[in-house]
Amino acid sequence: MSYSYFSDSYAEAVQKPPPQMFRSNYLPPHLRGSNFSDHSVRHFPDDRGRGRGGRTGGRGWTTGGRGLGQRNERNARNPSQYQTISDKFNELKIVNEEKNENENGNGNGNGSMGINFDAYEDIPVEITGSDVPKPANTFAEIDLGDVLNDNIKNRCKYVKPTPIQRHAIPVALAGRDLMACAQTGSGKTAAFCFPIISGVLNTKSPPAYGRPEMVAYPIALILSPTRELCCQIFEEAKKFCFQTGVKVAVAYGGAPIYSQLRSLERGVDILVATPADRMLDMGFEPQIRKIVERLDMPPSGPRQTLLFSATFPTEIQRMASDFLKNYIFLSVGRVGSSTDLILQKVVFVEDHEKQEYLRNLLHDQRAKGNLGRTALTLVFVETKRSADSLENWLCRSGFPATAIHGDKVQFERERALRSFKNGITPILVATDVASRGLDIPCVAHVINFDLPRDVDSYVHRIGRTGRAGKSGLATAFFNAKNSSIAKQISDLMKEAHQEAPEWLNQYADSYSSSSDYRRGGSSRFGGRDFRSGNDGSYGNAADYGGNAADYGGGSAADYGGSAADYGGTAYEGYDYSAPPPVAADFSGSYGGGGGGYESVVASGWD
Ligand SMILES: Nc1ncnc2c1ncn2[C@@H]1O[C@H](COP(=O)(O)OP(=O)(O)OP(=O)(O)O)[C@@H](O)[C@H]1O
Repeated sequence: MSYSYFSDSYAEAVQKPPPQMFRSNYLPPHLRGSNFSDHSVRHFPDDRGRGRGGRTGGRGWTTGGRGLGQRNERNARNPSQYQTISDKFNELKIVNEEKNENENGNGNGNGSMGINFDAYEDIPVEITGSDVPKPANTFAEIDLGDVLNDNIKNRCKYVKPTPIQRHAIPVALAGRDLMACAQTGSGKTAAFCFPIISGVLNTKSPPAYGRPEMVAYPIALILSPTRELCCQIFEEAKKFCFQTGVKVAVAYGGAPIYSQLRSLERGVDILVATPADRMLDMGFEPQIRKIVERLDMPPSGPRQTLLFSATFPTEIQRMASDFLKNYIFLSVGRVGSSTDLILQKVVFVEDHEKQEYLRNLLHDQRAKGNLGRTALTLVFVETKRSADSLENWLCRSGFPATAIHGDKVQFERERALRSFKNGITPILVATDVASRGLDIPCVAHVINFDLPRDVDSYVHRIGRTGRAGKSGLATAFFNAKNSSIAKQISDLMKEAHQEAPEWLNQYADSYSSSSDYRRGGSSRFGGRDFRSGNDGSYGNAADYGGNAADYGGGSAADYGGSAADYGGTAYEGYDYSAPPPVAADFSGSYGGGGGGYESVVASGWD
């Protein structure tokens, strides 16, 4: 299945980018040939409040957040606002649903048939580092081996590599370390899996004589931030490895340990693991360091290390560079940008009105919707407690919903995800545990019921829709408490050639002159390779601490209180504080009698 917007209505929703746009000359392919060039702007009903409380009207706005809140509260009550959003949802149309599902090797609708991968073609690519290998335009050009090539073509139905694959695969095959950043849903999993599998095939030799049994010797370790993403990468890797002889195993917490141990005993070339899966309370650096620098891992140099993410804040680049040697930095699009395929809407909703607003929105979406139960809606909230209560409330209001968060046992988490994917409960209420990497084909609408405290999480969350060349819709419920990310959201929207509401810009301006902002210091969002000295940072520093929503906080929150300067929120789902039992089993003997295998640490962690 794939979605696409009717291009006219989409074009109507966009506006000529202002001169300060990052990609002034870039026009996404799906907007070309539309009336975009006329600079025509349709004013949606939700624009009605503009001017009245904004700078032109003055009233309310100059009095600060409270005045704005009162003005926009009126807008939020205006039903036309959610109707506009559900109209947008309704404009999504299903393309080749059956064809895709049948033709795709694994039946999950992810094949390239019907996918508009041209949407990624003209995105600017930046590569820094020495002796960069040439990109490849086709899979045939890349020496991945016959069986893997056959799987790519016939099982995955990938016709041509996406830009991140074109550039990253040759770099990884050349044995270079890599830090790669590309937009959500643009094919990073295959970009690191293909060279890993090819590398394993090229180095694999029969087990050394006398090697003690019951000890796992993975050649490559793929680390991912959450259990669900770990399982997804595992399934993808198995599909890619079909009939190659390469053995893939998975290790993560919360699932029966004996079956995981048995599978390790049967031999493992590539281990996909989530070392632990709880909220990152204390920062992740010490735990990652332990895994990568101790635990018998070969040092950087002999070890090849690949890092992939849709966002790479400067602090993370700086920290991660310790694990890399003479690495190449690759970015497809600006680091941390969101894809143009996602239509972003921001509506002003006070906390106490959010439920009602959501109900109206879902109701309208259902009344008008022509997508049937296969169109899924993902609702992000801030805390585990609010995920449970919103799930209950939605069910009681007649909307089949389920919830996923870190306090559920693994079995419940997987059941919730399954029931969402199958469309049995087409609404999933989630904390950030579901914000990264999950590739669920029919997610048509992501709703940020509670906005995250940092823009990286926002980018990952909305990236659960608009994947693999398909269009999607993302709606954010914004109020004064979210002022610290107003500018970044507005910038992301402009960068994606979309119209940010004027009142959002006013919140951004107001925040940038506030004491919270001044306390915040410098920007943390890396716009490019931090080694260049000028990281091209955009947006503004935020004092995230002062922006917490009224959801319990403390232990009830998925976000730890001591989120450190990185915010922690961007790494929801991580907790490397305890090494996993399974990983400990193999890691103790890693490299002992490994037959000189080059090891590869790839990472889907963001
Ligand atoms: N070359 C290709 N041709 C067609 N489809 C592809 C290709 N590469 C990947 N895909 C599909 O694109 C979808 C998104 O890929 P993937 O999950 O790897 O994205 P991602 O960049 O890792 O996203 P995120 O940042 O959210 O983790 C998947 O359904 C995958 O099967």
